[in-house]
Amino acid sequence: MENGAAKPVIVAIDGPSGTGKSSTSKAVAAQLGLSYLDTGAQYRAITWWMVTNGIDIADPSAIAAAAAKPEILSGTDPTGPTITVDGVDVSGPIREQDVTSKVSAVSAVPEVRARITELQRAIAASAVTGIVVEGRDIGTTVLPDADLKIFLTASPEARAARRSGELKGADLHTTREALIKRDAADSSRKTSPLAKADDAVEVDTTDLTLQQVIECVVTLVEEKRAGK
Ligand SMILES: Nc1ncnc2c1ncn2[C@@H]1O[C@H](COP(=O)(O)OP(=O)(O)OP(=O)(O)O)[C@@H](O)[C@H]1O
Ligand SMILES: Nc1ccn([C@H]2C[C@H](O)[C@@H](COP(=O)(O)O)O2)c(=O)n1
Repeated sequence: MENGAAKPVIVAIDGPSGTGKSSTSKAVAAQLGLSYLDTGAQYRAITWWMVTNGIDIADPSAIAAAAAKPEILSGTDPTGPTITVDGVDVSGPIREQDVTSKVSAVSAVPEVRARITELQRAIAASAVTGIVVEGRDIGTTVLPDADLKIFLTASPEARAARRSGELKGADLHTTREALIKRDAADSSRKTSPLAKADDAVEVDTTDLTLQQVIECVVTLVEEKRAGK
């Protein structure tokens, strides 16, 4: 850049549920002074709006017809990310089971993906120092020219144990089955399914602590910035 400022760095982090995308992305962004975008929260927010407004989740054409209606705003400070729908803070309700069980169906609708993808690209383009964007299709579809693409994985057992811990001891088997079911739905949809980009670096987090994953990703970003 002309004034010597570093070029904004775009980092895409994808992977199945519970692999550590959000925790890792927030910490990496905070450490490196980058913005942070949780794209799952955006799909959850539009799902919350559909449920709240009585849209039939079993009817993709009804979802498609309403996809442009809610105004979804994401705050990208990694130390305090926010999400609102039509001015309402939905950061709590979008984590509830009712939304979690319906988000795969809503996010499979092409009109929903087109709308949310447009929002995501606009947010990434306006990030002054750069951004860490996490989701399922960031490296493959939303930001195919990202400077660095990471694909996080972990065994279903490790992911279920992490989630059960979060849900204050929820049954491990039920949690594991629910994760596997959501991953299958997200991976098998026609439009931009959960997938690893060909040029993504895969990091298996099964036997790594969160701190080790964060350090690994920070190192990869720094190497990329240094042109290695
Ligand atoms: N490497 C790790 N070791 C142990 N626990 C971890 C690790 N990474 C993340 N966790 C914990 O696992 C839980 C899920 O992590 P996180 O929400 O970051 O995953 P995610 O991939 O973003 O999930 P989702 O896609 O469902 O939102 C959190 O409680 C987090 O603290
Ligand atoms: N880029 C993305 C991000 C998320 N989704 C969908 C599929 C997930 O099951 C759901 C919730 O995501 P989470 O909060 O668990 O990360 O949102 C997607 O389709 N594309």
